[in-house]
Amino acid sequence: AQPLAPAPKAAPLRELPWAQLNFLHTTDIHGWWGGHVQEASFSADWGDYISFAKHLRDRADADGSDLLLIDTGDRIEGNAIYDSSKPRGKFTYEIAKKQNIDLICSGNHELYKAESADGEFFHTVPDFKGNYLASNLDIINPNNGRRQPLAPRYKKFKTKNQGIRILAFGFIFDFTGNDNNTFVIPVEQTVKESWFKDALRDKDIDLILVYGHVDVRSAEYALLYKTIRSAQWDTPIQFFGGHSHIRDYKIFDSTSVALESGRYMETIGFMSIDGLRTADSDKRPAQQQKSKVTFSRRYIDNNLFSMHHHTKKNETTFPTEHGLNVTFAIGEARDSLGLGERYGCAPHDLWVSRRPYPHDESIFTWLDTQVLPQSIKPSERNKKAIIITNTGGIRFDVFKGPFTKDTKFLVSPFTSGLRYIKDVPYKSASRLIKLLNNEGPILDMMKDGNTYLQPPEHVAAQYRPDMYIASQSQELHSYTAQDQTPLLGGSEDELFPGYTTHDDAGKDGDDTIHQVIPFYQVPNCVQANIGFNTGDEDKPEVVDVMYNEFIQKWILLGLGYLGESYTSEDTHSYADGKSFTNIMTEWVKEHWDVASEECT
Ligand SMILES: Nc1ccn([C@@H]2O[C@H](COP(=O)(O)O)[C@@H](O)[C@H]2O)c(=O)n1
Repeated sequence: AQPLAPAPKAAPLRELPWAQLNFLHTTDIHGWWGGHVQEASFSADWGDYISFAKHLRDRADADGSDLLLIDTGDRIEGNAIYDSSKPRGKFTYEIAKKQNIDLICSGNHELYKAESADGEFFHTVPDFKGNYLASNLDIINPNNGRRQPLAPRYKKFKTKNQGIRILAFGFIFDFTGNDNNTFVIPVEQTVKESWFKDALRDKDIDLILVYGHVDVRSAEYALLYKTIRSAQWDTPIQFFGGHSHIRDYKIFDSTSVALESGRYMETIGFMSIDGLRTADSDKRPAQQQKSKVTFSRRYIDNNLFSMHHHTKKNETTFPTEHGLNVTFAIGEARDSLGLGERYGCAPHDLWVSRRPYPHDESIFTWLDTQVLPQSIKPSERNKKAIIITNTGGIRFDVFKGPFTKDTKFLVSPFTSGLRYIKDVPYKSASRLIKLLNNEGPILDMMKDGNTYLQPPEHVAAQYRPDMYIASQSQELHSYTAQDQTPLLGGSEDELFPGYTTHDDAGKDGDDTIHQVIPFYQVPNCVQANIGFNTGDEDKPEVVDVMYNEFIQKWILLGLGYLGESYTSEDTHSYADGKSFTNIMTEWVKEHWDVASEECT
């Protein structure tokens, strides 16, 4: 763990259901290689994960089982290690490749910008040669300008100890927000391609493995399941998903399941399968496929308490030399970026989802009542404006105490600035937010294009209403991330807050037994008014409509629906393109005294 990270707390744990074939799964790491330096539950780093995987590989080698490591993309954007380095990604590729990942693929964040897609081409694909698959993703080769698959479409291989014959595919969901140097081939088209159909004709397969940056409950995985099942009626199919930032497990049928393992290095997903046939089954009758294939899952809280327990190691015997070197390299990268630099001191916690919106402790209420109105100056001629920003641009909570360079990028990693359209009739501008937030044509188009404006876990929750219901019945707890105090062996009240996942297999998936964390709905977008109040008698005739540039398409479409026809030609950059991230940080410097009591 990183030197500043809090020590993990002891808590009641469920065991790993170790079996014939075992998997460790990470997804949506978003640059959190250093783990969470403010949260004890997730305080292990990539170096610890390397040691953890090594011990479990040794266990597999010792008992003749197998272990495979999988990562399903979105390794970049979301943490200062990636976003504040110059060039962005300077440390990321070096850190990632230190882990021995058996199967890896791209997420959508690798594709938003041409240079990060090129980063996959020049770094991640060669670093994980033979293990990176791109079943539905092409890139323009930067060396010759020609379109080609980013990596092989699929592979067939045999596991080291059991000789299980696996056919693997690596997908990305039907993403449409990529830059023009990559091409995401819709899954519906991919399943009709001859290479895919040919691959599925192979009958000497013990397991089909579909991993991808794809929500496990998506239409894309439903279609893949249906297509594969109709070609291979009884071969077990294991899916690994990503993108929606939640822990989830879906059961398709008695021999096909899907695991999704959260976000931000909070979760190491563990999956195991027993009873698989192997290449040697015929030669070794004792190894023949058992009558029943069984699947088990566990979501491991990413901290050393869990890791020591699951490997039966301790503080002295757990860290490997390789793991320690990586921990050290991450620390050096963090130091070289000056991530401890303090910009201010947060007077209290501000939450993305743990408080309703609006609420004094909602990060969005902070934005629309303080940061935006106190920072933004509309164009000189017209001193009135509305500003709209999407909630998905805010990626993490602010904890009471120091607001550092680290915090800045955890909360707002993206480079988008603000843009504006001058003199929009107020009667239309004032109706825009409803169109962006409520049922209607814009929301339908977002769904069709697989592009959303909310934080990903909220998009996921729309299809899993129990995520809200389960937690909203809980009363609000007044705790902070730093003062989680576990009391072992007792009732729910004595546990400390954390993940309490409810998936298709029940409520026993999490390795650590926790108290429920509240999870409240947030809208797609929030709005601040500049120079007037919504309740004012005299409404302005016209206002500047200002917005985060990431949502420009939706602002123009929305205004179009409201009878105001504008194109990108009518839009202007605010403050020479200053990023929202910097606007927020300047506010913090000005309003949250760095020397205040909370930080001493
Ligand atoms: N420049 C960006 C990129 C993304 N977003 C928001 O993130 C959401 C997607 O996040 P994933 O980690 O699931 O890919 C997207 O829906 C946007 O809300 C953004 O605001 N700016």
